[in-house]
Amino acid sequence: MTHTLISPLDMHLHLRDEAMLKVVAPLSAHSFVGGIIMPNVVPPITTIEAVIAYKERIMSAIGNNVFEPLMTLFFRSDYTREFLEKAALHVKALKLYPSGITTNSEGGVASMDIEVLRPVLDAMSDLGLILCVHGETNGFVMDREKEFGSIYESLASSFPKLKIVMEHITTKESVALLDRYENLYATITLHHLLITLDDVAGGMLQPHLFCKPIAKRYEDRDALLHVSLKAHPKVMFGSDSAPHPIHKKECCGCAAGVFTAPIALQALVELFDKHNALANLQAFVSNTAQTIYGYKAPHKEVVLEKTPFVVTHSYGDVVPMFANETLAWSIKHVL
Ligand SMILES: NC(=O)N[C@@H](CC(=O)O)C(=O)O
Ligand SMILES: [Zn+2]
Ligand SMILES: [Zn+2]
Repeated sequence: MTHTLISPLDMHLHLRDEAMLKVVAPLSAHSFVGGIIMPNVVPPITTIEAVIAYKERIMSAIGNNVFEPLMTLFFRSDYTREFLEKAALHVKALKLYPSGITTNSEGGVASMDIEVLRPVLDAMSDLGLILCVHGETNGFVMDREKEFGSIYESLASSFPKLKIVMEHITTKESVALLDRYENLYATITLHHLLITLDDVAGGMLQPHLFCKPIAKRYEDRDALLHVSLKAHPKVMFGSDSAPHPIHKKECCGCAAGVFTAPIALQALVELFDKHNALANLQAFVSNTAQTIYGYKAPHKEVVLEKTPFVVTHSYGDVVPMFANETLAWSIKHVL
């Protein structure tokens, strides 16, 4: 049995830089045709020169694969309209991080005060730039995303023409917001469709499943599954594949991030097949994102086959999700 996906896109992807970039970029570029590249490298991507240079480093890391990196800028509230007009030629979106809330977000916004953000958000809205948001407060870890809901609501109603992507949503409350505001969209990761907090910390602690936002409750996972499996027109696949070297994961003070790039499509096909929803996977991994972003992806065919895929223990010094386990589907070939 085979299943073909046309031009899969990863709408939330961390490719990092330097040696790590060289290891992980070819893995995404093999199975995906493009992706939204997160700007939280060190230092974060805040200038047009940095966007262009980072894109070039990505292009030289991907080898012969057909892959289009869709670049983003790290949101700052002091960008000028003139700067954003120029930036709009090079980036699709700006990524907003509340300061200090996740990996490499120290330079993020210190306050979510709408009036402070207004000049940049007005300009983005006029220019058709998309706002991608890591939506967590600094409250209790299980409530951070839910608490951020009211901020999503005021952003959505204050800037009705601005497309806002709630990145890597993990709660049923975030799912409910999708149908309440026309301009709210979401990415959903593979791991949040599969795991709950039980898998991270219910037994022996699993550092390779530790990420921000932390995996939540069963009812949250069910809500995410419901909209993904039915290809809700406002949800897109974004892996949030976030590689960290093994010594930063298997240690005291584990970094947040799950590395899924090399196993994502295989595991997604298995999941959608299990739920008799394979027909909707194409929309979830490509078509919906192209519509939301107003983007025409290059052509790539990824043929998956229902034969066992033994996941390797590590790629370079990064351990993937499902390391040493066997998935039901493998990638047969890419055209
Ligand atoms: N998701 C994570 O746990 N980590 C991401 C950052 C992010 O997407 O919040 C990373 O860059 O490592
Ligand atoms: Zn994030
Ligand atoms: Zn991320």
